[in-house]
Amino acid sequence: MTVQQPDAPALSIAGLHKSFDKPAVCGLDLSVAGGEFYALLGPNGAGKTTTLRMVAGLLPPDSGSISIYGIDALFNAVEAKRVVAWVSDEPMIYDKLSPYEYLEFVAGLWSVDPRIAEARSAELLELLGLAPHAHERCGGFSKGMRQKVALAGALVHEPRLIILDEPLTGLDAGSARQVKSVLQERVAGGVTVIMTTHILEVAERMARRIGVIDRGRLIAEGTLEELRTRSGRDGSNLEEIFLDLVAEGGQEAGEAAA
Ligand SMILES: Nc1ncnc2c1ncn2[C@@H]1O[C@H](COP(=O)(O)OP(=O)(O)OP(=O)(O)O)[C@@H](O)[C@H]1O
Repeated sequence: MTVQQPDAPALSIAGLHKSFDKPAVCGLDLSVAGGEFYALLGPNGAGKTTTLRMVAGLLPPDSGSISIYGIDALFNAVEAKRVVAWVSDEPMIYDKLSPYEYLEFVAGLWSVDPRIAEARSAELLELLGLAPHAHERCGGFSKGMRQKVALAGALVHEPRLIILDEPLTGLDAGSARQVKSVLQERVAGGVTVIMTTHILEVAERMARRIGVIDRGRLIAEGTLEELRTRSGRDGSNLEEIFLDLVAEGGQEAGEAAA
């Protein structure tokens, strides 16, 4: 059994490759420190979801390494999964269960003490505005409510690294605020959050560091200020910087291919 290394990065990826019919992730290196709020941006098809699915242990890489708090996630997948939560943009929950029953079920899978699980579930359902629906079947829920149930389920075993794929898409303003504040609260408590988003204002406001992926490679990374400096666009917003970076990457790829 590998012992978690307290000083190790929350996530360390080196030389990660994954191809389907064509390359999706091409030699990606990425490091995220413990307690960081990290936003992973990139145009459609850039390789964000593929990368995060490999980190969550749902997809085997072709090559490369993934380490989570010092645990080799490819060789100790079960141990790595204990500290990670994965929240997909297409939540899978059980329609026949209520949110309360679903959280009880997930907590049981992680062997969380039932009394602790009950207290955590009650807190999460309250924070996410689901308390009034705690005993209704999820089958009748809207997409936004289902997303929040999935998030609550992902957090019930108190993971140290939370990975979310487009967590705010489709949420109304109130639900988006609830999700953001649950995530910010976790980060304030030392948990690491990595999320993809196409909502650049969210990345701009919430993330301590931002990584931009294009064509399966990390093309830029840093705080908003660092990205501004790198792009030579003082005072620009993230949208302008992002579009510049991606256009620049596209031009370089075109030149390399010529
Ligand atoms: N299961 C799969 N089979 C075949 N190709 C895939 C599969 N999953 C992803 N791809 C391809 O890999 C590339 C990267 O896809 P990925 O979903 O990782 O991008 P993304 O950055 O998350 O995009 P988006 O912002 O649109 O969600 C795309 O060309 C996509 O078509």
